[in-house]
Amino acid sequence: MVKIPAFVALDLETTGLDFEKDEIIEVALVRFENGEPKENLDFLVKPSAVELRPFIETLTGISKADLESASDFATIAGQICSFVGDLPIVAHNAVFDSKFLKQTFTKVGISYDSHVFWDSLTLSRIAFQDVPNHRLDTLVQELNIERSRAHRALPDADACGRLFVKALEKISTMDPWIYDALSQVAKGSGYETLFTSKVEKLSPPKYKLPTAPALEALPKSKAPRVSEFFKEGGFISFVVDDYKPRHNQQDFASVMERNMYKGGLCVLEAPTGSGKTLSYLITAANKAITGERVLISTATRTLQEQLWTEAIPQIAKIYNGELRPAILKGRDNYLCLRKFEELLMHPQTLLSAEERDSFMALIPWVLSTETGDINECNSFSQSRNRVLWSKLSCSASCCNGENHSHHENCPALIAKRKAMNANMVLVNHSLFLSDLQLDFALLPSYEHIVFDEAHRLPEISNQVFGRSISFFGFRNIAKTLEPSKAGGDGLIAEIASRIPAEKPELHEICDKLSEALGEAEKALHRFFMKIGKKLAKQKNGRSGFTYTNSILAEYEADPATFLEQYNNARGFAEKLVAATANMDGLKGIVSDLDSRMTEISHFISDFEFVTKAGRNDWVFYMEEPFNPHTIKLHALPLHSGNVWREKFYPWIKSATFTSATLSVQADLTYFLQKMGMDNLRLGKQPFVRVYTEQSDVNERRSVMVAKFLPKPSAPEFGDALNDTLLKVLPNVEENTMVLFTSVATMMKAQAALAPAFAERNKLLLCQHVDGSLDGLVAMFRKERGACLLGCQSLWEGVDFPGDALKLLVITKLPFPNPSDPLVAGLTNEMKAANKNFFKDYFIPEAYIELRQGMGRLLRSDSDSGKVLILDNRVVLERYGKTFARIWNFKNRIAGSVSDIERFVK
Ligand SMILES: Nc1ncnc2c1ncn2[C@@H]1O[C@H](COP(=O)(O)OP(=O)(O)OP(=O)(O)O)[C@@H](O)[C@H]1O
Repeated sequence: MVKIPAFVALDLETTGLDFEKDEIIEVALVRFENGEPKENLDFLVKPSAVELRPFIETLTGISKADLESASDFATIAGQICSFVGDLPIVAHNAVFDSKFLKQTFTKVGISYDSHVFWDSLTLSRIAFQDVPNHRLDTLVQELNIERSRAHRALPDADACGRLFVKALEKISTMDPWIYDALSQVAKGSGYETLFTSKVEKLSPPKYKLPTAPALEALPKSKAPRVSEFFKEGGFISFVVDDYKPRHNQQDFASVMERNMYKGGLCVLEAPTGSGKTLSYLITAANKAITGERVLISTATRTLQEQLWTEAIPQIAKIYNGELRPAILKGRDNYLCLRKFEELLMHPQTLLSAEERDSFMALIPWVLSTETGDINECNSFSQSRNRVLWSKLSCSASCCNGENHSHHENCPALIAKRKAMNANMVLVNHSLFLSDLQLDFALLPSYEHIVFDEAHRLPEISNQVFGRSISFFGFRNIAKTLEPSKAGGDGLIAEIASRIPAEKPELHEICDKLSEALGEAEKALHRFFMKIGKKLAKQKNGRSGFTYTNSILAEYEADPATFLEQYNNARGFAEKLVAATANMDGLKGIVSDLDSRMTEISHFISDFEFVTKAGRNDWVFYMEEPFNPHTIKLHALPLHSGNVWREKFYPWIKSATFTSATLSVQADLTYFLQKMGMDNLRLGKQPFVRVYTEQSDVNERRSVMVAKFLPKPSAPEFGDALNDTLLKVLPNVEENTMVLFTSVATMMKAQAALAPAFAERNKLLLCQHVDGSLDGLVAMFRKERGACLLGCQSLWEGVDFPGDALKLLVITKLPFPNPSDPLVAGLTNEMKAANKNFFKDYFIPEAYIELRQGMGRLLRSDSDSGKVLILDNRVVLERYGKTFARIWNFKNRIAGSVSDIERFVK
């Protein structure tokens, strides 16, 4: 058993999250020796102004009166110092506690900056790779750690210490290579004294990854017609329990089968739970085994995973091995083994201190993964570690070389070869669209494609075809080459350190490259600052600001200097790559430099396009999220359907588009327009069909519309909404989800509701506040009587079957936001063409989105639930009828809060 060093576990309660403004109100310390808690110290701390938000008061149980009588930090600082002594401090998410503590010590004139902090979060990510998330609350439950009361400092500090011990014990039982690798990465960091392997030279990891399969011909077989599958006692009944033929499901499959045989486009709307996944998978599989490759594309990677692990294995059993499915994600989802080893061997130059913490969590995963797909690693968040992951992921230029040492077990190559040997390949819309944009360079060739959740295609097309630039877009690439002005680390420094001293001319090129990149970065910074400063004066709090090509000149923002400096840098990089590519010990790392320069050249191409703003059919806009440094310039096509029309429809043999929400009142025209499928020439027009619900959903879903609230456009709506939510929601005993159309409104509701939920000890979860979306969804599904507040992504794509969701609250009709530049661009275009943008654009969009939102409630024939709509325009405005048709006008009206209270009981 590992020897656990002595340490002090710490937890702080504070008045808020901002270490510069907020203050510590409780400090708890527990000294651990030999893995056991030995002694503790717990102080309430009187802040300079005793103002406690009710939420903090309820969460922590600390009252204003408690604090009034407490000592201030200056009085207790000495006791803290002597209790801790030289022992390392352990905290969960230690960055937070260490910043607060160091700042507070500084205020009382004590320097605490060099004290060593260890993070139980970092250790838990290394040790426990299978837990749903790494929040202290979750870990306490998952690992059966005793804790008397959550969100008080002393029990939390104690739990954090016990977690830390458990994590260390677990690490000591893992493959010894992991400990050696952790020691290697920890050298020179605070963890150096924790991971103390004596191994001089770390051996390369022993991967479980297979070698890439050789290419094989696809089987050519013949399948019976789909009617044989879907009939009473047909093949499906062998794999689906309680299979019962459904007329619409059979029709869906037959229509699709005909379309695949004949060739062409086909758009089929079928309700949620009607069995369309089964229909299209069987029809697609029947075609696939004849030797014509079929792609299945889903809206998100999560849905892709769901099909891959559930529906596809289920139907594959019918085909006796002839159906060869494969899953493929974008190349940047896969780990590059060579880059991983490079960073592992040189963490001090190639990784920042924070990156090293996150990198450690990857070490056990790298040994166990059989796919190298980062999405399977629960201990690593790609979105929180964008720059680090860009240093580790496969990219077009890094993995091509056959002489690359890991060529045969490169995860991206394995995934691609498997896809090439498969007759059914599961992709996602983003990957499909990137392939389309790159003229089919990414995916294996295919004859047929099925798009599930096809209603998401217009929006995802815009994201993929759109182009964006920001200072940090450049900086994040450049800093992997040249991280700091002081120099000494980064790829260029690493290359320089491996070039022999007798080649001074190459050292000089390295210096010049660093310098030119630095100059380019400065010029780009000046460019964005010029825009940012002007923009701050003009935009008056608007979230997006459209511009034309003359505006940059007006702002005196000149793109030319940046481009000149970039060209200098590119020249030096090319010289360096040419001179060093074949030198011993440099090959891999020089190809990384090359691939970074390729990424920069993509940035330059976007930069030129976006700053020129030269297309009338695109909208160009600026976004300044926080301050001038973070300004972004975007370009979005107004009609991404044109790309589909030009690049895709003419050559595809068959494409099926399906979803539960494509139509507006059973009419698919709006979807066809957006996808560029209207006005296709005769013979090329899509076959369309809308299937209706077979059972009456209105029998299982009751709807109430509140008439008494102010209209959403009225200034008093926000307060009235929160007031109603506060009166109703804390008393609801079943799971409730509240959908908002703006993050700001949702946050206000969260602040209003939190104390009442905390008081009743009920779970309130809020998107953007309480962790990752996946974590929120998982927690909400498990709990009963909980309330989930969400916007954007929670309107669609999440499943809450049965009791997981019983009451759905729609706060506002989900109309497009008129200040969104794309919406404004389309609106202006329609106005100029004398079209009714409200009727032809706003209403269809809101109608589809509302159906999506309501679709969260009933996920199967046996589901039932209630929908509460707090937007009275549904009953007061003429257009409200369009929306009320969704529930066939079968709604009750609430004239007061008490009507709602009776409804939700
Ligand atoms: N005819 C059937 N008889 C019995 N069960 C079925 C039938 N068709 C599908 N199912 C089952 O019903 C569930 C939902 O089916 P499926 O996922 O195909 O529906 P869907 O329309 O794609 O739903 P969603 O819109 O939620 O994706 C699955 O568990 C499936 O196995």
